[in-house]
Formats: sequence, C-alpha cells, structure tokens
Amino acid sequence: MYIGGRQDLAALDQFTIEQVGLPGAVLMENAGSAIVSAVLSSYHDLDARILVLAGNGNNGGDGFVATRKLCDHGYNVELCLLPKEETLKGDALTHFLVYKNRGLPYSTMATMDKDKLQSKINCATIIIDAMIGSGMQGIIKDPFRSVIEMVNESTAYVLAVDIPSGLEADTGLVTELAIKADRTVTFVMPKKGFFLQDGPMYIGEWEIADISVPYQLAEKSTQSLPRLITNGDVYAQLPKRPSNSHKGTFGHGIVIGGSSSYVEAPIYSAKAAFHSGIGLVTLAVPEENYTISASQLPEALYIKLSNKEDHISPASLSDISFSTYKAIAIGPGLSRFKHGGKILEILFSKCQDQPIIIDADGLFYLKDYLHLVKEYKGPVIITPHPGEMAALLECSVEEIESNRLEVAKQFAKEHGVYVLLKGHRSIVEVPDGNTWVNPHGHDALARGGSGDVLTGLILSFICQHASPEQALVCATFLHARAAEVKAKKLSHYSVTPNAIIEGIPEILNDMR
Ligand SMILES: NC(=O)C1=CN([C@@H]2O[C@H](COP(=O)(O)OP(=O)(O)OC[C@H]3O[C@@H](n4cnc5c(N)ncnc54)[C@H](OP(=O)(O)O)[C@@H]3O)[C@@H](O)[C@H]2O)[C@@H](O)CC1
Ligand SMILES: Nc1ncnc2c1ncn2[C@@H]1O[C@H](COP(=O)(O)OP(=O)(O)O)[C@@H](O)[C@H]1O
Ligand SMILES: [K+]
Repeated sequence: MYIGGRQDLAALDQFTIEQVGLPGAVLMENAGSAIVSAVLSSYHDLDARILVLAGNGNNGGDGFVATRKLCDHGYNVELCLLPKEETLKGDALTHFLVYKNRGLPYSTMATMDKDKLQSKINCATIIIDAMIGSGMQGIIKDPFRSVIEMVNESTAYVLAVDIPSGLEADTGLVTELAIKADRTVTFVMPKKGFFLQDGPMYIGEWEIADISVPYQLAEKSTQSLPRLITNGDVYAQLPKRPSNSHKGTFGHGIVIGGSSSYVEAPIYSAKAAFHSGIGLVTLAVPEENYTISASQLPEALYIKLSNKEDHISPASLSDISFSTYKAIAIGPGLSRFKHGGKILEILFSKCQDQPIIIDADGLFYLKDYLHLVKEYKGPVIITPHPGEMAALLECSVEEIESNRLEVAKQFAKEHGVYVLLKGHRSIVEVPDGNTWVNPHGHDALARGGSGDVLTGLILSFICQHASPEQALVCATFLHARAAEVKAKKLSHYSVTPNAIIEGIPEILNDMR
C-alpha cells in the first residue's frame, strides 16, 4: 500500500478526471458516500445530532454530499458552511447547488454569531470535519481557527473527511492547530503526513475509502512513493521454515556488544534473535559480563572478549572467526570510549560480505568510518534513532524529524546503506530502492532496551535467509505490533524488553 502527499493525490485525481474520464463531481459524490457508509456502519441512532462543518474547497464539497445523503437516510444532520457562499467554485459549487436545489437546510458563519456556533458544536454527538483537506497549507486562518478550537474542546465524536483539518498531508506538521479526529476516512491512499511528525496524534483510527480513482493505475504511476508496511507484506516476506530443516538452515548470527555499564543490551538482542527463529546465536561480550549473560541466555554460544577498563578491548575482535557467521550485529551496550572506532575498523577488515547491522554506540563511531561502509562488499544496515541520525549528519534532531523521509533516503543513497530510521513511526530505506513506513508503534517502546530487541530481530531474519529489506520490514512491524499487543495486556507503563520478546510469538502466530 502506497502513501502519498498533496501533489501525488492531486495528480491521481487529475489523471482519473482527464484520462479515465470520471468527472470530479462523481469522485466527490463517491467521497461523500464513503463518509456516509462510515457513519452508517457505526451509528444507528437517528436522533444523534450530526454537525457537518464545511469549507469552500473540495473537502467541503465532500461534506455537502455527505450531509445530503445523511438527510436521506433520516439522520438528524446539520450543515454549516464556514466561508462565504460566494467563494465556492468548481465541483464543490456543483454539489452545493445540488444540495440547495434539494431544498435542504444549512447555516453559514455569516448568518450566525460565534455563540450560536459554539452551542451547535456543544450539542453535537458527531462532528464531521469537512473544512480543509489535502489542500491545507501554512498556518490555519480564520474562520477555521476558532472553529477548530471549539471542536477540539467539545466531547463530540469527530470524523475527519480525508484528513483532519489543519494537518499537512505531506509533512504531518501541525502549525499551532488542527482537528483531533477520532476517526479519519481517507480517500485513495493514506497521506504521508499520517505517519510523520504530529500526524499520528491527530488522525485517530483511519481507513481508506475507494472513490473510483483506479488504484492499480496509481500503483503503476507511483513506484517511487513510500509504502506502508502491512500485515500482508510481513506475512509474504517472513522467512519460510521448511519442516525438514536443521539448525544450520536458520543460520548462525553473532551479537557484539556490552560493557560494564550496559550488560543487558546485547543479551536482549540475542534473546530476540533466539525467540524469532535464528538457528544459532553467539554473544561476544566483555569477559566480565560472561557469567550474568550466560545465566540469562544459556542457549547462546559465547565469546569472551578481553576487557580494557570498563569496555571491550577493540583488539580482541581480531580473534573472532567472522566467516562462521551469516550476519553480524554490533553496537548494543558497547559504550563510548577513546579509540572505540577501532572496533569498526577491525570488523570491516575481517568480514567478507556478510550483512553487518550497526546499532547504538556502533553508530556513534560510524561517523568517522563511513568510507568503510562504502567500500564493503556486503550489505550494511544502520538502525539510528533520531538523535543518532542527527549525530551522524551533524545536525539537530529537529532537522531530522521535520524531514524524516528525505533524510533517510538521502543517507541511504549517499552511503549505500540500509537505513532504519527509528521513531514513533519508523522508516525503512533501501539504498536506491523502496521506502517503507511502519504504521505501528507504541509509547510502550519508549524504554531502554527496545532498540536492542529490534536489532536482534533483524539479525534473526537475515540469518533465516531474508534479504536485508525483508528482514527490516518484518522486524520493524513485528517489534511494534508486539509492543501494541503487550501494552493492551500489561498497560502502557509496564512493557519491558523481555515482554516485547514474549509478544513476538503472539504476533507470528496470528500472521495470515
Ligand atoms: N480533487 C478532486 O477531484 C477530489 C478531491 N476530493 C477532496 O478534495 C480535497 C482537496 O481539495 P482541494 O484541493 O480543493 O483543497 P481543500 O482540502 O478543500 O482545501 C482548500 C481550502 O482550504 C483552505 N485553506 C488551505 N489552507 C488553509 C489555511 N492554512 N487556513 C485556512 N484555510 C486554508 C483554502 O482556502 P483559501 O486558500 O482558498 O482561502 C480552500 O478553501 C481532498 O482532501 C478531498 O477531501 C474528493 O472530493 C475527491 C475528488
Ligand atoms: N513513543 C514511541 N512510539 C513508537 N515507537 C517507539 C516509541 N519510543 C520508542 N520507540 C521504538 O523503540 C525503539 C527504541 O530504540 P532505541 O532508541 O535505539 O532504544 P535502546 O537503544 O535504548 O534500545 C525504536 O524501535 C523506536 O522506534
Ligand atoms: K478535513
């Protein structure tokens, strides 16, 4: 499933209208009907008061259609047009005239004072937000500004038409104010902004409605658009497990990390790998961490790396026989120390072409060793959170967050790496290839150790013969879904990294 921005959606609408020959007014009729279907499917109480707040663009036009049809279904619905009637044009005007020709009632801001509108909003059970759609730009201006404030303070259930008014379709930015929707019925495809910046906090539950823009054609003409990771994508891309397999079939991976301050981090990675199907996992940790590590994960194999002060001695990596491993994960709990980058130097010189996953403090050292990544024959995967990405690029976290898709794409292209840019909605970027956006994620993951679990899952799927892209897509989705499911059972507050690991089988078992 693709996600698009303002221009992508406008181009598809235009294509449908001009090339396919379906008039814009028909698309608008379909859009309004989709809103009606959403109401019909959930609200059967005809006495519930529905207030439709409409703007003067095409989003408002969808609102006129929806109000007309809800009236026909016998609902207690009221239309309020916010801008002046004279400003209507195009398809929105067409449908406004249809509405008026039917003799249906409406009010406008011009015919009512602010208190009256406030009381209509307060009395509504359902508010349909058809004020501004994907055409939203800049800072919210009046008359919408004060209306949005009133709606957000009301107790009504808010259903947004296409996108909550005030949310930017391309960037997910809310400048000052936007409708906080309980549900968004979006047309053709989800908007990029649903999964960027403020977007996830404003859209509520969302669903896609088919308005006869031919999506198959959309797919052909939009190959460069980001894709949303769906359950179906993950099911298709999960490594298969032949029943006549043995432990060698599912690969041997190694996790290198840990220090005296960060004992658990590499253990979480190895545990996650072990609980998601890897054949064998070796933990290479400082020798002083061995006893506690082995007591927590006796199933792993161990390499005791010599300590230097409170961290791994980089030279000790020279003794690892890297050819034994199908993939390498490095970084969890490594800590930051002088000349720590030597670890990457040794790693890249000793590995042939196996996939290397660099996480956590491994990324801290990477900035000075990016040339090694480019020269390396095999795939390199980096898993930065926004702070780590900012450090790699020597910019601010705000610059990363306001530009997540572009930053990930540019970095992947420039350095030839797979980038998993973590966040509330994580992004997977394949060098010179696809972009995937994860629609799942939970604040239960905002806890030390969550990222280590994710690294272990990526390692695990690569060892089970997934391509780096497949492994990243599956791991990112399962990690977030496991947290969502566990948070439902354990509360938002109590999901530990071990609980996420325990949640993985629940999600895997439900995969269809
Ligand atoms: N294309 C099609 O065929 C179909 C499109 N469809 C629907 O159309 C929607 C896109 O329609 P669109 O392009 O007309 O823009 P739309 O979202 O109504 O916004 C424009 C209005 O918003 C206003 N406005 C903007 N920024 C503002 C601000 N900061 N503060 C205040 N006001 C602001 C702007 O005001 P103006 O700048 O003119 O003063 C103008 O009035 C799309 O989301 C979907 O719902 C469906 O019917 C299917 C067929
Ligand atoms: N509020 C949140 N919503 C969704 N995902 C989150 C949230 N907070 C953290 N995460 C996820 O949890 C993981 C945290 O990784 P990271 O910051 O590297 O943690 P650590 O290194 O401590 O394990 C990432 O996958 C990130 O996407
Ligand atoms: K809207």
